[in-house]
Amino acid sequence: MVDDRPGDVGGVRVVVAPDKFKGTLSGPAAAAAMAVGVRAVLPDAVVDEIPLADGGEGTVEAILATGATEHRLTVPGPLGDPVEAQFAMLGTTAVIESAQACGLQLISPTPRTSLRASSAGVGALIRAAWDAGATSVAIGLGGVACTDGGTGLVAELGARFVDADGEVVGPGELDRVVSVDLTGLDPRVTSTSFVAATDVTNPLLGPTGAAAVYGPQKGAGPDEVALLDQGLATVANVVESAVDGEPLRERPGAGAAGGLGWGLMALLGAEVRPGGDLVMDLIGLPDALKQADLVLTGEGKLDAQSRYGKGPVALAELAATHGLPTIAVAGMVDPEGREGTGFAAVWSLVEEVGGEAALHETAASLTEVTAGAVRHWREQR
Ligand SMILES: O=C(O)[C@H](O)CO
Repeated sequence: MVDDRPGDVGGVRVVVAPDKFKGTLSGPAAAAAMAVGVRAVLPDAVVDEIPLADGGEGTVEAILATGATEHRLTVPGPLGDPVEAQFAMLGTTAVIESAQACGLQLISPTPRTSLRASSAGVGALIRAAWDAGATSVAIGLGGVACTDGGTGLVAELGARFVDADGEVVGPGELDRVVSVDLTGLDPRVTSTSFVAATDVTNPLLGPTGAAAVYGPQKGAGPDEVALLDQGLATVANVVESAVDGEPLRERPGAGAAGGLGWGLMALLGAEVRPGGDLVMDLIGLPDALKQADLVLTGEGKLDAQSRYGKGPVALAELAATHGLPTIAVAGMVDPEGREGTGFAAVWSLVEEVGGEAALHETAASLTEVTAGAVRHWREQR
């Protein structure tokens, strides 16, 4: 929630923009807890609560916190069973989270599920977004159960991936694909601009690709990893020769969300952006920073992973371009989450109040540590 008062009331304007504290606080709840801490020390400050996300879980929630319209529907889950999913409409832009339709959290991963899981539900969300009037669709990638290169999604929109006998081929057997028929593709694809918000920079194939790096967390053993990688390579060869475009398999982010990054680029013409940057634009952070004096952010854990395109680090980089200091308050902080991340100061709940309170009284702890961080900042000014 952005405070409507002008920034000069009480002298200080603070942007409070945390990501979720996974497992304990949503982004909006974390922002509310931090804002209480800020007001305890700076009672006259104007405080803008703008929860962050990085394109993964919590992205739709962060967009909804800006006043976007929520849409809920049932879509095919990763293994075809129905799952409830939501998307947000911000004007004519729809924001979708792939993990809501085909997330790893929706199943118990096994070698079999690693082969069978499909991104079809993301296609169903795109269709619903069109029906709601979307002309641009932003898709948050990451945390999915499938490694199907987006074939399930595109098939849901009318494409057909077929084998030598003309039979339709699904996930787990993509190495049999010999051609792709795009004649049935929903015509709204061509009038829509797609953006894929990626959580990682991996290419599609090979030892640093979607199957090798993220297959094991989805239940794949070495045999499944090899089969999935082979399937993705086959589809990439077929599609890239059929659509006669530039090979996209090496592009950073092609391997995000089981190759959904590649599928969105190659088949739907999507632009790929780091998730943190895209979400910051959508929630209006660049404008909010123009009037701010201080930025506060946070998330459950700051570590080496926080560096790529992730909310708080991306925010600190953006704030620095406005000459603003960013203070991070995280549940836990690894040394890599401190060094070279661009924060003016980093505070850890576990270090300040202990592990028990950090885990079981996260909101109160976050308020207390935020107040301490702001007091320290005020004394240093
Ligand atoms: O979903 C996945 O495959 C990983 O989060 C990488 O994007």
